[in-house]
Amino acid sequence: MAATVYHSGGSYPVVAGWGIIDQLGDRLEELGIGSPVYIITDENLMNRYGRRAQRALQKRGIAAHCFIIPAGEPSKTNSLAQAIYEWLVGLRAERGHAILAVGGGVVGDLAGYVAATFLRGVPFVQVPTSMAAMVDASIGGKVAVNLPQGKNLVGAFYQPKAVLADVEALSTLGKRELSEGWAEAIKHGFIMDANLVDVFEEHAEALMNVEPEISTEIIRRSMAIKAEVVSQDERETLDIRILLNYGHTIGHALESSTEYGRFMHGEGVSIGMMGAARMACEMGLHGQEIVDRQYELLRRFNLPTTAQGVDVEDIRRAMSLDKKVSGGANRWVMLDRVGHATVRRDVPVELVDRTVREIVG
Ligand SMILES: NC(=O)c1ccc[n+]([C@@H]2O[C@H](COP(=O)([O-])OP(=O)(O)OC[C@H]3O[C@@H](n4cnc5c(N)ncnc54)[C@H](O)[C@@H]3O)[C@@H](O)[C@H]2O)c1
Ligand SMILES: O=C(O)C(=O)C[C@@H](O)[C@H](O)[C@H](O)COP(=O)(O)O
Ligand SMILES: [Zn+2]
Repeated sequence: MAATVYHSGGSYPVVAGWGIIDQLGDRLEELGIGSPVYIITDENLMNRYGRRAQRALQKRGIAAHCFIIPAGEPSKTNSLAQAIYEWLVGLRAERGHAILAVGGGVVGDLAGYVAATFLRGVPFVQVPTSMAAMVDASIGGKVAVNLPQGKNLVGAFYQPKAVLADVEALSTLGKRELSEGWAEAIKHGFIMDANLVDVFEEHAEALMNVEPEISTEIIRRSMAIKAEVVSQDERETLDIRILLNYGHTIGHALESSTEYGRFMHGEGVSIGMMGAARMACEMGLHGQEIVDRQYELLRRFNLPTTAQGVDVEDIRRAMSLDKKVSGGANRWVMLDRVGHATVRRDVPVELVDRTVREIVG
């Protein structure tokens, strides 16, 4: 087991290992989850992992129905949630039946949102298949859909019964998807664990090739960081969980201002981390060497650090709708050293404007 999340309603295991999808029948039995279950997956993953999950469950007498969504961020909508509700009603789904999210963060956020709201809440289990979902999205119970105006603007805190990550699934993940997933784990290093940044620098190539031993170790470390933060501040009320939003103010704004079609989530976060680091440096929170170090590492993982051509007004508008806005002002997560972050409410608007202009070229 990589970690345990403790929350207001209990606790759950976060597991990362090889071949877990084929063991799902046993794992659900251990969790006391019976037949039937409802698998939500996407079109890229149904044949690879959805069916394997279904077979593993059937071996233990658990019937599994599957709903397949189109792959990608544009699927995180209320209208797709509605389609899933109607499918569940058609199957006479009950409060005791579980939903299984088999996929990346999009599947996890959407399926979790449906689980949180259908019949006012049914059990759900996260079976993350992408790097972003394993190291971050599947853990912590932030479930949501997007609005055209902004990312994750409608959602809930709703914890899964377990996170069961099959690291073997990463062997089929594309290079771009891998990089943007590692961006979230690199973020965990910069905000909370300086040694993790060292490890990323030392083993960048091995991690980009998903070499099993080192990758599994880093995934588990990243999972443990996320689980610890969520356990301390489940609902982001204590200035602790908010630190996980490093890079997300600009990142989310870039995603929504480009209709969720140009940047993958981790790419937006990468650009946003660079924006936040440059502003922190100008404000004297840290030196230029941290900006440069973060830049070098993100580039080694083929991550973008600028967003040429995006409309500044669109970004500004999207940032004004960020969930961290309080009393009309944004709260920014910034580093004060490698491995440590802080929340700032005093970032000058002119500095934000100038930085955004530099980012879009
Ligand atoms: N709830 C949270 O705490 C949290 C944290 C981080 C990210 N997120 C959300 O997660 C989403 C990003 O997640 P993502 O990057 O996984 O996106 P995604 O779910 O769109 O997956 C990216 C692509 O990879 C494919 N894929 C996934 N696993 C695969 C595999 N094993 N083999 C081959 N292809 C595979 C998917 O089909 C998709 O095309 C965003 O919506 C983001 O906001 C949420
Ligand atoms: O779990 C969290 O808390 C995070 O902020 C993790 C982020 O990586 C993730 O993208 C999350 O979905 C963003 O949350 P939001 O509250 O900004 O929508
Ligand atoms: Zn994120």
